Amino acid sequence: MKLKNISLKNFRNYEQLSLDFHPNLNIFLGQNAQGKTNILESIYFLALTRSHRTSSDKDLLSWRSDNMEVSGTVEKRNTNTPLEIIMSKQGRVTKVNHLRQQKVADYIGQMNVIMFAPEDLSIIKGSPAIRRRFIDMEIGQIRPLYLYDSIRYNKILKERNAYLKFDQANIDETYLSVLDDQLIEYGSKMIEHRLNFIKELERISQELHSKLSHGLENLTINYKSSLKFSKANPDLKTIETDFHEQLIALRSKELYRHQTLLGPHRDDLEFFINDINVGDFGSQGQQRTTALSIKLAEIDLVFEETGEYPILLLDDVMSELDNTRQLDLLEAIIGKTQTFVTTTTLDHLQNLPTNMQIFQVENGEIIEQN
Ligand SMILES: Nc1ncnc2c1ncn2[C@@H]1O[C@H](COP(=O)(O)OP(=O)(O)OP(=O)(O)O)[C@@H](O)[C@H]1O
Repeated sequence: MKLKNISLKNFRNYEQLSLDFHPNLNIFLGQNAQGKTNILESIYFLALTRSHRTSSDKDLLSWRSDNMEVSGTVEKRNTNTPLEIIMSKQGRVTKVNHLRQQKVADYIGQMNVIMFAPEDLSIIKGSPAIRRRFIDMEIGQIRPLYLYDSIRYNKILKERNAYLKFDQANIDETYLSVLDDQLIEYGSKMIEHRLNFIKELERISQELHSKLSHGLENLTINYKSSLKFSKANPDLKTIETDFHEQLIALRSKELYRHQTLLGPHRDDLEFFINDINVGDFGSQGQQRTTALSIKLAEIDLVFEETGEYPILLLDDVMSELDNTRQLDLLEAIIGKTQTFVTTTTLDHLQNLPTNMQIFQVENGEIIEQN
């Protein structure tokens, strides 16, 4: 999978920009705060309709404008697909092949990207919400069904939480049980997808982590659910039954707390190295290697699920990877897939292939290409 070109209008500090990309390696070179990351962010946004570093779309709009456009052409199996996202005061429009998509789930999945950024460490060390966002973004881009289920789940969750805010005396048990059924239906499907995804992610990242740690460390990943499963590897039916039983048991507590206390919106991930929790007790190095193993594993996972390698976005990570086996591993991957790199210096990139395009970035413009 390759991104052939991109056009930006009023995206962050780019008023207007059109670039054609190299099929293998593209490097954005420049001083700090010139707009290198903004270009990677626009590619991520074009793929997933969200930023990797902000949950507010408004941050992406140029300060000087109230409408913005990102468009590009992705090439997959010799077919070119134009993608477009237009944001204005009226809202957001997404287009595939110039046709407007009614649902975001119909848009996402056309282009797969994996971003490596300094913020990756927060998947290990940050809050559960960051890990949930990580799982949602990653499963969403390879399994459209997951997106449909999670959008429906979030809608029901919002409705149910609003209903639980009512005075207890005004709660209609029949209506609440209708909301329960929908919450359980979509929530269970989400959990089933997540368990399945985590199992696959663990399988691949375990092998990579072992290589990165010279065989010394065994990485395991646990899906820490707010539900207690009655079976070790629960199927959808078991998840639904467990969800239902435990939701009923929590009824009075939920009415008292006025919120939904069970479901995928309360779940989390845990990472262990040789049975020690990496987030709580791992060294800096172990946390970094774990984050890297997971990200690298995603590349293979996307390939296994879609038959295409994702586009790699490496934001300011080359210097961190320097002089280690990690760089070797990354170099092996860079040969397989189209890669975009930001950097302030070319020093760390001497071993990379010469077959590439360098874009010199200065103050929201590309001042040189070679
Ligand atoms: N919404 C926005 N509108 C206009 N300019 C913005 C907006 N958001 C950020 N900027 C500008 O973009 C620049 C930062 O760009 P970016 O994050 O891409 O930096 P960078 O080149 O990757 O730098 P570093 O090497 O420090 O990571 C800053 O000058 C900032 O003021």
